[in-house]
Amino acid sequence: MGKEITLTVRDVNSRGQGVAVGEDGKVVFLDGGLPSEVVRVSLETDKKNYSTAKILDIEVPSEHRITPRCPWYGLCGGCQLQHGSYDLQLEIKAKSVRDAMERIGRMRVDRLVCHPSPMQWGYRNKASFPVRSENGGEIGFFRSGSHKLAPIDGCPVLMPHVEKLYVDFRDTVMPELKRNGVPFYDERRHKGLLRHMVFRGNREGSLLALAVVTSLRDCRGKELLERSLARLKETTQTSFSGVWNENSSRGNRILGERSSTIWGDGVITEKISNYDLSYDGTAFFQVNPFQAERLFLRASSIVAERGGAVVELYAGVGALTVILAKAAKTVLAVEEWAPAIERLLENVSRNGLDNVKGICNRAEDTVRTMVEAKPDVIVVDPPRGGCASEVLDAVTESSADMLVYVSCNPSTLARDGAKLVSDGWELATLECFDLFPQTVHVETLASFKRTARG
Ligand SMILES: C[S@@+](CC[C@H](N)C(=O)[O-])C[C@H]1O[C@@H](n2cnc3c(N)ncnc32)[C@H](O)[C@@H]1O
Repeated sequence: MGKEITLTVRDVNSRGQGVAVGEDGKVVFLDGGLPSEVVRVSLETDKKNYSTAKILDIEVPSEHRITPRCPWYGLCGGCQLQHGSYDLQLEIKAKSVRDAMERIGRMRVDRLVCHPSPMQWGYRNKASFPVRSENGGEIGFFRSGSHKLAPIDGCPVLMPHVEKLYVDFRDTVMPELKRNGVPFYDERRHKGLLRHMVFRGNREGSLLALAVVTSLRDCRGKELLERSLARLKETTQTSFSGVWNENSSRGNRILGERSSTIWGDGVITEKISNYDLSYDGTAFFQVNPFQAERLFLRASSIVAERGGAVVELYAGVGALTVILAKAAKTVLAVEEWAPAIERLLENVSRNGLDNVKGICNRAEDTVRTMVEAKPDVIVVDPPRGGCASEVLDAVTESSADMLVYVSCNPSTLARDGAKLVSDGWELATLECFDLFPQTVHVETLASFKRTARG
């Protein structure tokens, strides 16, 4: 046990840890502390620039401290803020975006709102559960910061029918697979067949189960797994697709490139602002459709102020594209994942839109086409790593005078924003949308206007 001291928590960092300052002036990170709380801690590690400590006692709790609803909170790594009220969660998220924009982006942010999610529980349409060979075969979530499984009985942020599918799979399919000797994945030895189950659903109750296996050639294992899964389907009174995905690689990437449908049409269809959007088991789709809809409508209303020709990079299956298509004269959508761009084109025509073109390529390999398209507005919604610098160079080289940036990572938004500002752009609007209640994650919508041409 380390030295015991009393600290006042000043802040919460981007990992959801409380931040305090120790007696030696060094920053101390504490799991579970909320701003203004006075806590008795035991110091655990002492690094050059920071220490970590464990909370022994909360001497003065925050007025925002609440009892976490989920019994597995803290055990599984999924949520980080369940011990804080929802108002405080929104405040923490807005502050984390403002801090990133000011510290990394060197941009001034006066006032920043974080729009609350219409649903704080039961909103999430997707969960990926690792399956491992330990203890004869287990399914669950990874424990916080490790690859050991937390055998959870449910997850209250999941849509209830998606949560039920996990529970049914664990209680009925797992025992049958064990009895039949289906090999579960052993991560250390990179052996075994079934390595992940991904469950997805829509707001109307449709379901999709995607089984990630190391090999699609293991006929016996596949047949046994298919039979057990089919029994699960028989008991489900809803539209339900089953899909294989093959991932033979080592490492943390969940999905491989090859998929095939076991039964059903292999897609989920979600309604976003009156548009029907289909996506397959492997494609990106925002996990909180209730709030994603609001984000997309707001992004599109910013684009509508300018209108004209839009280039949209990182377009996915076109959930934002179809809404942009109403606000713009034309949309050129770029997406690197082939199954996603196929869906995007289908989604566009199913919704009767004829002003959208799609390109299947990496954004950084499409920069010439993007400049030659002579856009008025560019919209980007990149993954956590943000935009490649050549993409930002092309934004500046292009004819666009407005850039709308949807971001799931405040640090890379701030980094990219700083580059844009030094290239002659200014931050015009900034707001946050809480798409991930109970977690530290936040979605940010920023728009930039050109102030000078080089
Ligand atoms: C955050 S998602 C946004 C998708 C879409 N806007 C939506 O909300 O449904 C990012 C998308 O970018 C795609 N992507 C990732 N890296 C890319 C790249 N270098 N070039 C083009 N697309 C990329 C991913 O496949 C994913 O569909």
